[in-house]
Amino acid sequence: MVFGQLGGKKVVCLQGRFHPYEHSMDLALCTLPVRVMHQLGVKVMIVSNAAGGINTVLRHGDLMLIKDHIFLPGLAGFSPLVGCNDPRFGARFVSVHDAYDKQLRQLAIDVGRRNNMTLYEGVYVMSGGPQYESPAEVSLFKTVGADALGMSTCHEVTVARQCGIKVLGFSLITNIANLDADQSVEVSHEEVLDIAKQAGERASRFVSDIIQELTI
Ligand SMILES: O=P(O)(O)O[C@H]1O[C@H](CO)[C@@H](O)[C@H]1O
Ligand code: HPA
Repeated sequence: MVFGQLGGKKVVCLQGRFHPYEHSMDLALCTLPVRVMHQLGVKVMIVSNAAGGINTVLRHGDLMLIKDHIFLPGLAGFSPLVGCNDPRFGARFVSVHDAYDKQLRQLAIDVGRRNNMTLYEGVYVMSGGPQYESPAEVSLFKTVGADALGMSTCHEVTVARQCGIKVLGFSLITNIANLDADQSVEVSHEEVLDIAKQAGERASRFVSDIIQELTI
């Protein structure tokens, strides 16, 4: 965790995240930093990820605001909220009808527009990973309404919402997910890192501008 000030606000940044595939799908462990941030008094969490584009309008390097998510491991019982519930972090049963705050999304859209940025809005689906998805799996996700896919974020957002932290999320499209096994191309982590690196500065500026205008 890095503590500091940005745009006149106190911020804490995570220099990385714990992925469920790195920790035997122990989602409670992977979301510990979010609970720590709650205990520190954090009210807004801005989360980002690298993701494969499913919606055909998305291109390498695009930014997609997350409007909603499909938490696939969570639906299968791999939720950070299973087990004993500690009431310091919120209720046993949690509504995620407003996982990604509408007001914060509007603020991001306004900031993007002022900076002439093309900003898409869509649904993020989290798969368990670490294998990238087969074309048939990507087609399944497309059918159920996903626009981009990755292996993170949903468990963190679920815990944040349980704690009452408002969330803004965006995906950086680092690759185009394969939809057709006959025309598929290899997805590589090097490509993901490379595109993420190229977009780093633009994405950081965008986040700083949003933070500057936060009124929460
Ligand atoms: O979601 P983040 O952590 O940005 O990373 C994405 O990129 C990695 C795969 O290349 C996976 O960890 C996937 O989730
Ligand atoms: N699938 C899953 N996770 C990812 C991808 C992808 O295509 N790209 C970046 N993270």
